[in-house]
Amino acid sequence: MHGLGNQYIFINCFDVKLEEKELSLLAVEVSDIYTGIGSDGLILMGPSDVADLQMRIFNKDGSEAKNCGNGLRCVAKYAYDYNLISKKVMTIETLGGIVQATVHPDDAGSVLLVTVDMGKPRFQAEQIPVTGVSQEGPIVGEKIEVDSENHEMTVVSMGNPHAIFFVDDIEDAPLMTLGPKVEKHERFPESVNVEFVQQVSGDELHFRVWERGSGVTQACGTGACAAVVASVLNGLSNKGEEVQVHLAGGDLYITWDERDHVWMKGPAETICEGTYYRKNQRK
Ligand SMILES: N[C@H](CCC[C@H](N)C(=O)O)C(=O)O
Repeated sequence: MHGLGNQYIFINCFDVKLEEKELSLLAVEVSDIYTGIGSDGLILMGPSDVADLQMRIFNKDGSEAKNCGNGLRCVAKYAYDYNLISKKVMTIETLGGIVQATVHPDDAGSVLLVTVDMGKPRFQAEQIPVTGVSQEGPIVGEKIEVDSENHEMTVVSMGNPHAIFFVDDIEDAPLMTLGPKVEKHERFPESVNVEFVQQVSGDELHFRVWERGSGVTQACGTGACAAVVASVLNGLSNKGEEVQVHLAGGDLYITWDERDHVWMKGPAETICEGTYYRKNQRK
């Protein structure tokens, strides 16, 4: 399944029991475009004691993340389409907290659009985590030195960490140079997702992402949420107003509301389904 081209392999763990110690390697295997299936990572759906279901997400490098916006929309669609959940509104447990997703079936009963209440952004340095921060509260305009050059970033967590850089022209964003260097920068003890934003107007922005653990992807749902929060913190967008975010793979509609909740609205699609043979099981 994918959300705006941010593609994951999904396993329904209501039916399948996987070995915990195998999960990271399995994510690397299935994500490999040459010897596996090819994806940005692996997502597991399973039972939860505190929500309607649980989502776990592993990047293509095998690292486990605490949240995934595009993944959440796909999980909600899968759960409704395959009758894991009979409701249109469902709660999903992630390592980054519990969110609420709403599927919007079309007249034919197909779910192509999903809205997710992603909860509140987090701003404290220890919640990101990020070190060496001089300011209290939301981290805005924070300088970070990379290869003896200073860059200004806004840092936001949506359960997973995001470093956002505003640029004049998204086409010139240093995605492949600054992206990997900030991802693994020593000030981010758990690494970080790196986003570049060109503000078009108060309710529109362009967005590109170098994802922690997966590199350049077509879209990043939590990143788009973090980018709109960063835009409001920098006085470029308004709280309570919907912002159209143009990602490489398409558009998401994000609102940071007056109750401090971030809402994400966007598509989710099933590409195919089938059986995966582990390398050591192949004939
Ligand atoms: N790379 C992210 C996880 C996937 C997030 C992204 N694909 C989304 O849609 O939010 C991290 O390590 O925090």
